Amino acid sequence: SACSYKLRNVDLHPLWKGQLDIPGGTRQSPIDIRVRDSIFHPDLSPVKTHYDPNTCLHIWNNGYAFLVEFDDCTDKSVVSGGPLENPYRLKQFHFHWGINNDWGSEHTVDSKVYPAELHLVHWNCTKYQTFEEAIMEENGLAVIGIFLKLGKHHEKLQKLVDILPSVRYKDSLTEFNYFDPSCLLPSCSDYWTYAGSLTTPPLTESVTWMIMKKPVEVDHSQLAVFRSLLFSAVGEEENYMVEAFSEMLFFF
Ligand SMILES: CCCSc1c(F)c(F)c(S(=O)(=O)NC)c(F)c1F
Ligand SMILES: [Zn+2]
Repeated sequence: SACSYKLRNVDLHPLWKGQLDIPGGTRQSPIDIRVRDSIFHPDLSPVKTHYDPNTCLHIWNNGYAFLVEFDDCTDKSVVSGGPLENPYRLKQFHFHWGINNDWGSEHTVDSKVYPAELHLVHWNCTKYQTFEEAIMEENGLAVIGIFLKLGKHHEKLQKLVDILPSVRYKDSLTEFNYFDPSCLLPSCSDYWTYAGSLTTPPLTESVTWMIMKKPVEVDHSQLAVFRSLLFSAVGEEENYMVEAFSEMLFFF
């Protein structure tokens, strides 16, 4: 059965201090999920994803990480159920990883860090007209977070890993069609949910988080390919993307 746990009294992540302070940020992500503080809500239904593999468009190295982007002009790829009042359209997914396997995930579970975390980013197409608008608004985004842990080779992820070398450089983009990201979901549908924010600028408090309790397994070689990408563009001094989004701090 799908158990879903609503978090309360969660520790607030220290706000990013930089040029961009979020005035009075009260629901900043990421957080440490303290399992003993989570409350089981029997009325929360399972999170339901329906993704059409034909909506997958391309992969893009934006100089901070790589994003797999989807056609969000229709409701063909959506998440619904759980804490959500209506369906949210899939816009993109991306990963957060670290310089080595000892760290990388944004969220932690009882202070345990995972080597990477996958974010499936969806926007509230009932309340807002565009993704760009939804990012800035209450209940604008719904993000499914999935922890990656080291273990067996992930067959389905390999299709993505194999094409990453074609987006080695910043601002490179390559077609990536017919991919259904539900193949990256864990077998167990238990999840935690809380009201939070983007974990990268603009850090807006517009995200309903649904973090899957069970991690998925990937092997060393697959994570190593993530770190082989470059923050730098063609012709620039090679700067390995050993840690996703780490360069974005300096951008803001
Ligand atoms: C200006 C946003 C560009 S799209 C984006 C992103 F690139 C990202 F990294 C995160 S995140 O906070 O890191 N993970 C949920 C988001 F939520 C996003 F919407
Ligand atoms: Zn993310």
